[in-house]
Amino acid sequence: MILRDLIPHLDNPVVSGSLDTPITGLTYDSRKAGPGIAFVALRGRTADGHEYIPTAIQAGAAAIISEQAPPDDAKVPWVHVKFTRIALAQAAAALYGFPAEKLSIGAVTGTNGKTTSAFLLHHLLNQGQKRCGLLSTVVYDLGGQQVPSTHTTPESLEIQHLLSQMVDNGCRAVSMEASSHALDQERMHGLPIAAGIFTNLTQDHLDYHGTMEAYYAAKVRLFETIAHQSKGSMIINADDAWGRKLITRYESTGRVVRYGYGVGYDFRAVNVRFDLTGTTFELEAIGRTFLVRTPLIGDFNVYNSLGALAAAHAMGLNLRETVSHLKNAPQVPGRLERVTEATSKFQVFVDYAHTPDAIENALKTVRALRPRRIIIVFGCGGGRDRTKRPLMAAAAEAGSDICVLTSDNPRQDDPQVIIADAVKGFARPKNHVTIVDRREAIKIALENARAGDIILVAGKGHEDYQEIQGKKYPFDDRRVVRQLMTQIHGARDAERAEREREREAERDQDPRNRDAGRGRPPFYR
Ligand SMILES: CC(=O)N[C@H]1[C@@H](OP(=O)(O)OP(=O)(O)OC[C@H]2O[C@@H](n3ccc(=O)[nH]c3=O)[C@H](O)[C@@H]2O)O[C@H](CO)[C@@H](O)[C@@H]1O[C@H](C)C(=O)N[C@@H](C)C(=O)N[C@H](CCC(=O)O)C(=O)O
Ligand SMILES: Nc1ncnc2c1ncn2[C@@H]1O[C@H](COP(=O)(O)OP(=O)(O)OP(=O)(O)O)[C@@H](O)[C@H]1O
Ligand SMILES: N[C@H](CCC[C@H](N)C(=O)O)C(=O)O
Ligand SMILES: [Mg+2]
Repeated sequence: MILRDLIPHLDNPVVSGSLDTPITGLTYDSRKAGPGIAFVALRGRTADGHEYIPTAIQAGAAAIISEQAPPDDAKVPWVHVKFTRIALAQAAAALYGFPAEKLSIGAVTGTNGKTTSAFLLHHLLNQGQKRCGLLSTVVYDLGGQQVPSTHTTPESLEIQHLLSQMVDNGCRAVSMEASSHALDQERMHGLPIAAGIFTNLTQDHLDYHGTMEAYYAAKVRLFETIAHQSKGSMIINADDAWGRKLITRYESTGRVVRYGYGVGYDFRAVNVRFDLTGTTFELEAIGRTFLVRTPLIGDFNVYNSLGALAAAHAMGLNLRETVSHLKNAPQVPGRLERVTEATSKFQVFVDYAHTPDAIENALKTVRALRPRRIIIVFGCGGGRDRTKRPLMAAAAEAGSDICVLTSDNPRQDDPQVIIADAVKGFARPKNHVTIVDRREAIKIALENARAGDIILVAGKGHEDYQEIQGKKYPFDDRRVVRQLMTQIHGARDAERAEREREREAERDQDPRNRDAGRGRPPFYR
């Protein structure tokens, strides 16, 4: 491709230099600039790409796309535009041959449930004979070929490249998460959206957006895109207060599909029942009732299922068949993933809850399984929204019997400071255990679990690392739980250990032993 081929796709470009310059690629990182590559200068939070233009030129960049006019002595072709993030998306689409035009796109936004809903939609579309790609926090699926995920929603340049690989692999659809960061940074600019799902909005990412209103405004952009298209459905959780606001804003388009539990919604769940093995409910939609069965458990997964079903229907699939495909839905890695056997004396779940609302919901779900006690192991991320920390602790305390507060990804923050922030949210801090080392925290929970208990290890879900001071150490909650279970109980001795704990519990009930545990947190008794 030559520069001339890119120009018509950009908004009001002012070009200087030769239009016949060959362009083989694009980059927004000067460190990746080189011959044939056009460097796009982005204004970031910590740096301004414009300051790296000289470095890019020195590295041999073929052209510059910038929000600044070229200097008089510019040595390379220069494209001056108003917004380089939009120009990057437009140029990348052109470079990769407009792959989005060959795909039907389902996009999920909201604070919680994006990954789960996107996985479900991906599964339903694949089963419904539309080979489907997936862009998610957990993995990118290019149509059978899986690659590691770098972002929930990558930069536009990467999106367009990934979509083009999906097209090459025969995909006709894609299910993707739309993070608020991505929407705010125009990473999805120009993508035609067949169905947009809004799951919910609760506190997160205030470090980035500042206020809930600004956070909401970022989410709205997905639906504004759909409103400006000639078609496309807006699948909105009508039980969520922010969702209702969104519905009011767009109901005049006639393209809103409301989902949830409320009477009269377009996709409504009734008679919900679930146990350790899955959930059953009746779906009322398109004037009919369908019996839905899914291996996913919990109220919030009913919402995720409703959103995915409504989107799949909006994207042209037969609803009856689609409903039947939900019963083979995959386990979403690290989302209420049961690590223990169904027959185990106590259950351990690993979950990605890392917001106050997600913790509350995950705990409600496991509470409904009627455990004897719930022990939650959780921490709060460093370098992110600090105000959510005490709220996470409050939600953990309210929904569990014992909290083991530990580290999540401390990143650059001091783990003790993170824990101190969180502890402020506990009403009864003395009832809980705080321990910086996450492995030790999980160990304490496992050592103290008794028959009938549920342990919820929250926050890191599918993550296979722990980030401390800029370094990622291997750490996978699911592996750690399995290793420790074997270590503590021994695979075959697990049963005997259980019985011993039972006897201990009985001994503790004995009034003669009442004082034995005095002065220690109730957890250790
Ligand atoms: C907060 C945020 O979203 N940051 C994103 C943003 O970075 P930034 O604005 O800080 O960029 P910067 O470091 O200031 O640099 C500005 C520009 O200068 C360039 N540069 C910089 C240095 C240099 O030597 N040469 C050079 O050219 C950079 O490549 C960049 O283009 O723009 C970058 C380029 O597009 C992104 O990679 C980066 O994502 C960072 C890695 C990140 O961690 N983002 C997270 C918070 C994120 O996006 N998360 C959401 C999920 C959230 C959720 O819903 O849970 C996601 O979609 O993954
Ligand atoms: N619909 C929902 N409503 C509320 N909580 C949910 C919902 N779905 C999942 N959760 C909870 O939130 C956690 C994260 O779920 P999921 O990964 O699907 O969300 P996400 O929006 O993709 O999160 P992230 O933005 O961090 O990638 C789950 O582990 C679960 O505890
Ligand atoms: N996408 C989320 C992931 C958080 C996961 C949690 N384990 C943490 O590190 O806080 C974020 O960037 O806020
Ligand atoms: Mg996600």
